[in-house]
Amino acid sequence: MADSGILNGGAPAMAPGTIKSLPMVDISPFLASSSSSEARKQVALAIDRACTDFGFFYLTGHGIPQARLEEVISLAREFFSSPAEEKNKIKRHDAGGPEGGDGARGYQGMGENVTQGKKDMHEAIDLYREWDHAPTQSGSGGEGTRRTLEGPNLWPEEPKELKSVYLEYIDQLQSVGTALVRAMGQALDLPVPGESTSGTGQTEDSEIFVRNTSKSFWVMRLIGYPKLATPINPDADLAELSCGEHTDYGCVTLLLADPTLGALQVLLKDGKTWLNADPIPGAFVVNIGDMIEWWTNGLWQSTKHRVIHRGEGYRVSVPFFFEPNFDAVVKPLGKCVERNGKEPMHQEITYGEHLLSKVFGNFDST
Ligand SMILES: N=C(N)NCCCC[C@H](N)C(=O)O
Ligand SMILES: O=C(O)CCC(=O)C(=O)O
Ligand SMILES: [Fe+2]
Repeated sequence: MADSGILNGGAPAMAPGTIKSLPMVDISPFLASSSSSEARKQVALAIDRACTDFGFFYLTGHGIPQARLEEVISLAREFFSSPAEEKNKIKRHDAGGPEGGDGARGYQGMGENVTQGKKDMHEAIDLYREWDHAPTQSGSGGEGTRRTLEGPNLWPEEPKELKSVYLEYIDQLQSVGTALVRAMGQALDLPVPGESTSGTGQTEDSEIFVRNTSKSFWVMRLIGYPKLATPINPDADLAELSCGEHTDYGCVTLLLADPTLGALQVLLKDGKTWLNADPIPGAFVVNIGDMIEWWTNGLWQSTKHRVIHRGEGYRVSVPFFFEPNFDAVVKPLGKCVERNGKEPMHQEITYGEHLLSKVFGNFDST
């Protein structure tokens, strides 16, 4: 049998010692004000290992009640099950521009999103942080910003509670995101295991990610995935994907997904084995984005992943992308360059420039 290289969920038998699941990180010491510095240090160490070895992990201890998480998924599911006519009322468009049709906020139909030049088999609502200033004054990204990311978010009228529940949920996620990037900053300042020099865990620089996400230009996606057609040769035929192979763009993604198994797959550091990142109730699947890779000079790489939904039912997932500020300047951190001993791998860039270059490539122009 050809080895599809996919672990978990009906995969071929694994050799002893093979990785079967992603690591777990309990973030609660960074959310509670009373926690000890030792408890925080242990969390930071776990994050360093998870980000170095996988770029992906499960996050627990975030304090968001299970009932809220279930509500978020079921409201998204209810929206996707409504008639096309209802969904198209909030079709993505440029609310700030003269003619509609090319904005990134709002609903996108099946196959409208493109990854590596191929249509993805999903539909979605994309929400972004709204600008603090009046639309016409937006200058940050030039004309491109105005046309693509300008205007307010487009919220569905039905289900009625969706908007208020999501706004509250986004607030909660921003607090979790902040705690997480604080822990990540501390992780980078810890002494490297086996080395006795440098690193107190408390330098001002450990707040670098917190400062640069103070006005996080977050993205929330509500995604609906129909079950893909069964391919003739499941090992070779990846012609149609739910979401093609990609890395995320910013800092950290907090993914909430329904219980469907085998859909989200993570590329391990061997560059060829795909590991199923199946949902664990109450935990987020977290992964780091491109800007963390740039800041850390590749110490922590943004890991490739993809979605292939051939399981049962209509899958719903709701990733929250906790990103840098739109104008955040990203360049390799001196201490990371020192630690991995490589030349700075990337030029300085702003997150907004990186985001726009990605978003422009996400929609099929045909
Ligand atoms: N905001 C983020 N990170 N969105 C991730 C979307 C990934 C798929 C997209 N078509 C792509 O090719 O990137
Ligand atoms: O639906 C998922 O499990 C992941 C989606 C994803 O990777 C993305 O939207 O960036
Ligand atoms: Fe992703």
